[in-house]
Amino acid sequence: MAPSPDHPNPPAAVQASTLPQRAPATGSAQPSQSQPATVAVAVHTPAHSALGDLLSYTSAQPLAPGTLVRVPLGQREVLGVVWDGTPAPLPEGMATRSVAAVLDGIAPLDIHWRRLVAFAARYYQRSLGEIALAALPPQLRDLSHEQLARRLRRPAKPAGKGAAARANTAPAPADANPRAASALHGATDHPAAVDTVVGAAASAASAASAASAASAASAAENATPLIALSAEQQVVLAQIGSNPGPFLLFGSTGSGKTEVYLRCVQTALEARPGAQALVMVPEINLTPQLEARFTERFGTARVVSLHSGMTNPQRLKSWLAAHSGQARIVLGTRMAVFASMPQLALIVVDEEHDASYKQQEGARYSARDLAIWRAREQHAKVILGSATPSLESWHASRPATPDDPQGGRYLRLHMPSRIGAGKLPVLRVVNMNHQPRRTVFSAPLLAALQERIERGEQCMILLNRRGYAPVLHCADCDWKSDCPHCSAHQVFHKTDRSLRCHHCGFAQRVPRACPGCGSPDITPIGRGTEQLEEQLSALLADVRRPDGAPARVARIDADTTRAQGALEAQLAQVHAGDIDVLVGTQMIAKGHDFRRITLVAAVQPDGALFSSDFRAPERLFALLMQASGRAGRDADYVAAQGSRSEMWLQTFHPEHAIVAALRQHDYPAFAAQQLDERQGAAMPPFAFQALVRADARTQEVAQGFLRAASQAATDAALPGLEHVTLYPPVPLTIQRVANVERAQMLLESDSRAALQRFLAAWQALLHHTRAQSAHKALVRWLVDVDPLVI
Ligand SMILES: Nc1ncnc2c1ncn2[C@@H]1O[C@H](COP(=O)(O)OP(=O)(O)OP(=O)(O)O)[C@@H](O)[C@H]1O
Ligand SMILES: [Zn+2]
Repeated sequence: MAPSPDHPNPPAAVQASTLPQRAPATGSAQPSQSQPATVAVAVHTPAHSALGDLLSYTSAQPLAPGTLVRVPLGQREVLGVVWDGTPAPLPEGMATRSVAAVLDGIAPLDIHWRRLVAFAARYYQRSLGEIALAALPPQLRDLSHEQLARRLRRPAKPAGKGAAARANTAPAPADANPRAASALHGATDHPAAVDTVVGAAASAASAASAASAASAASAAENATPLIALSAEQQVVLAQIGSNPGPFLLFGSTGSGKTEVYLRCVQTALEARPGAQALVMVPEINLTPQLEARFTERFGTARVVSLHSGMTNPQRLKSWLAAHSGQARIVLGTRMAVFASMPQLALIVVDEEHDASYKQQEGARYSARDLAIWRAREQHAKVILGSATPSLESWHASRPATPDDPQGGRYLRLHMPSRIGAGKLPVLRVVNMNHQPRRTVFSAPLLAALQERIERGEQCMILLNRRGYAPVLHCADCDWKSDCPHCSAHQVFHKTDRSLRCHHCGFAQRVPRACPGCGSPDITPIGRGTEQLEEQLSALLADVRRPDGAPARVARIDADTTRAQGALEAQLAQVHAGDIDVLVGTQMIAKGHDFRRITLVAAVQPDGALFSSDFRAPERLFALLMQASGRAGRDADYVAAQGSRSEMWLQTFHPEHAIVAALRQHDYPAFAAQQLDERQGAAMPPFAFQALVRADARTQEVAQGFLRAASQAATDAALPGLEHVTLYPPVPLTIQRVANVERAQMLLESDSRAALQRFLAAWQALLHHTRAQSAHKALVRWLVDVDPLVI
């Protein structure tokens, strides 16, 4: 079995060649003080430089692996991480330069972090330096060491955003330390370690043990009375307690998975002094509520966030708190999988099926898969949770049988019931073939909405397309609002009268007349959330809430939430009951614990039913299940209302298998059927895939590069090739974006090991091919291992 993110080999076998079995203890195996030591430093060299990314530097003092340093690279000075092992000798005539500064206010990154980075680099076919440097907070990289020292000295400003602001109310040790400036200094200035800053950071262990002494006490005295667990929660917690995992927590929407995570975190923190837990969530918009639950339970001082919505100073602060051990819990998005957490004891991946765990640019890693790997390597427990697991995780958690010893890699845990004996929403299907043409809201759906509003209940309308209409069209000459730079339409946004391309961002004012023929008869075709909001407001204009006020319709999508804090404010309005009908994209469909929504409607889900992507049904099913899961979450409320929660589906294909599975709330049946199909077609998880993407000004150039690289692989009879199928290059579905033509080539194998062997050997040939003059015009190429979108 090949090392894979979700199926690690035993630790000994997974180490990168650059890593020794054990990090040498500082000083011991190093050259004596009198001679400058040579150290290997991981740096991010310009795209795949020929030098490799472990470079030699000299240092006046021996430096432990994991030490952060600043080193000269070309004309610049950059951040680097001292790495294990010896670097390749420099080309003849190049002198070894010396380390410019040692950031010895920050404890070295430990062997676990370095192994994770090395593994991710190898598995996802990226350079070590790129992954290592990308995994660190931007300010560590971008600030000079003087700037950084100043930054560490200055107390961070209170954050603007609610959630982040809460996390920041606990001062990090750095804030209180008057000697912060000494954290960073030129390596030659102060050869010996000094007291530092970043917290007690130099001695993560001491900080951690201090914290843990306080923690056992504070966990007990924490004022929040714990809620009584449901029977299913108790069973699941007992299973997690007595098994090593990894676990797949398959729990219905509203079954109380968050409470299970909270208890597991608590158990993990109490089990070992200084222990830390990493809790990952898909998107920033899910974190405010979850973060509130964690800080309420564990106190703001011990919980930090890590996600791209934070400012760089906030990120640095959270990162340092996790690295030093002061923060015991890190709540974050996919980037958090690389957080330095020396005492990591538990990883939770909430909504593990969510596509946002896969990075879609640069190093295309899966944070979920790396979490499994990391947990195994660092002897931490790992829990993946979802009401609609990915088919990969579902398959990995099938029970082991004598015929199928590969089964049971994950332990599947069930929580089928909603908290408080709440019922999952009843499915109501409107057959749109029987509705008048161009119906947006069918009469029965409108009547249901009205009834709910009049009872004071809330409703949610899901349409996964923002803007007013996906295209403008001229009835006279057939002109369409095509993006001049992409093979896509520009979307009509009525609010600001603009045409905007959702791929390249190109925006224009809406023309008064057709640019093709001058006809004034240009009309929007199809609809987006803006239009739904407008139409629904008009249709419900006369409907009154119980308090006599007119019904209020609001919209949440990427357009309404651009401003800092906008999303929190809008969600707060929904939670407060100020909104009666919420219209939105997938942003509103997942994770939120709405208490008074009793009806959810997907008005136009058909588009995804017949997509060419083999994962489209899985994604649609998950989206609709998750959306329906926002309804009827408070069983007592629904009962008191004498109501019952409903999920409405307006579809032209009421007979579709997805509709039947939704009606039964039967994820296992849906998954079984999908897995059957996948097995028959030898698709993941029964096969392993990688993509090579090439971008150029023309398809010819892009595809030419892929063909040449493929030919080179065949000619060289690369290892693993006999188990790998290389498909011919094809244009991407959206072929041109921002005037760049995109092509890709699919690789498939029934053996992950063979595919990995092949990809590793192929790297050099891809670089070589790229360097040939025939492919000068290529803009870029990249490899995507375990791609999510094909
Ligand atoms: N044992 C319990 N007793 C009472 N209420 C509970 C209990 N456990 C959880 N809850 C409450 O039930 C609601 C639903 O729980 P939670 O948000 O964790 O659901 P979930 O399983 O994560 O659902 P989803 O998959 O939809 O996000 C929350 O309001 C939570 O506070
Ligand atoms: Zn465009």
